[in-house]
Amino acid sequence: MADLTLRQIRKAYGNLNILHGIDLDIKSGEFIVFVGPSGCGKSTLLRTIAGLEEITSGTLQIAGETVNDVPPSKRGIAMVFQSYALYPHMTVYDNMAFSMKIARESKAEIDKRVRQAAEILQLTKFLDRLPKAMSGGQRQRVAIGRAIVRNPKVFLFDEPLSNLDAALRVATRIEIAKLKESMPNTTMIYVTHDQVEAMTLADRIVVLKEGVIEQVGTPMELYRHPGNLFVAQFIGSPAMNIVPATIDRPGRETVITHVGGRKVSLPVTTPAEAAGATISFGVRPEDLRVATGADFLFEGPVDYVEQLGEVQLVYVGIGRADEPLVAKLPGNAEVKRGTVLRLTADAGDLHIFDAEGHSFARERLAAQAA
Ligand SMILES: Nc1ncnc2c1ncn2[C@@H]1O[C@H](COP(=O)(O)OP(=O)(O)OP(=O)(O)O)[C@@H](O)[C@H]1O
Repeated sequence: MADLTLRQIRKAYGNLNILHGIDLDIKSGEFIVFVGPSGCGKSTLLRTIAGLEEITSGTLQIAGETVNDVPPSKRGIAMVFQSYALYPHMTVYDNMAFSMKIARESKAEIDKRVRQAAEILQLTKFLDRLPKAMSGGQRQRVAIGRAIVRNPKVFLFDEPLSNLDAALRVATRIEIAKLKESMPNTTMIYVTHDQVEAMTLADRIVVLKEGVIEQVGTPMELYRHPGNLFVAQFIGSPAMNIVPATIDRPGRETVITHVGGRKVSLPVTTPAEAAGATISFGVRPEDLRVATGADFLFEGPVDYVEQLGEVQLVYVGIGRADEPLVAKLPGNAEVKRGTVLRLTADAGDLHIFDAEGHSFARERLAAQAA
């Protein structure tokens, strides 16, 4: 069992500040995913937790003990990297047993733990094989098995699936999800670029940008209630549509006019002083649908259609907006380029953000988190 507590963690390389005071509480047994654009500091934060990078300032506690100066091997942590780095001349069994042999565990104990890990990862029938005779996904499972046998308190993954092709990624992702279920007391922290991995694996996602945490929450909290414009556009694919708008009437039911010229009433509370403010109005492509009645949010000509089979991405030009709006519509909907389309969405699926990019619903979000 291992809670992790990060307090004001800063990391700098010389004058270059990478992490700017990270505060985070991770509960024992949680599966936490770090996401964010390339270079935002995800791997640096993970490596700092592992002890592979020194902390410039701040404190890191694992299971109540401050570990800033504890070497990696003494932190009760195992890490799985993108490159599996198996010993090519050793069998799967020996690769998995290696760290325990070094630690002078008994043969019986080694055998028990290797076989248990192999069972969890469905590697039992490969134990006598050399890595070269295995697929990338199988090799990555061996790398995970090598970490499991060490019985870590905390399991760290740095983009473990990024070297695998699409099909293997899916299969190995499912293996990792099962692994999480079979090790409910092990805290897991996982870095990825992949939205699907983040959404499907995480108990909570930590969104980072330029070394700062933008928001922490369950996948659905971040998807349904992004706290700011950055999170709104980072979580979800294609990204949330954002169009400029003005607040006509603030209050418990806010009325806005967006650049497409339509007035919209939303169940979001805005303060009186927000009257006349320029804001960003957001709606997800998948929340848009073709309007059947006179009530609609957007109207414009279809610019382009990307047919993906099950769904189609329909790009609609709306008034003075710079970018076309994207709507994810069912693949079998009749949509032709050039025709004028009217789109609508449920009021509960609409988002507004102030000039600084903060969600107007953030007070409610903060209250929920408290
Ligand atoms: N040893 C180092 N010396 C100097 N700068 C470094 C060092 N390691 C990382 N950086 C810088 O720190 C920043 C964060 O890097 P990091 O690898 O943590 O980002 P990331 O979010 O994991 O990115 P990616 O998704 O591309 O892997 C980058 O700007 C990187 O260039």
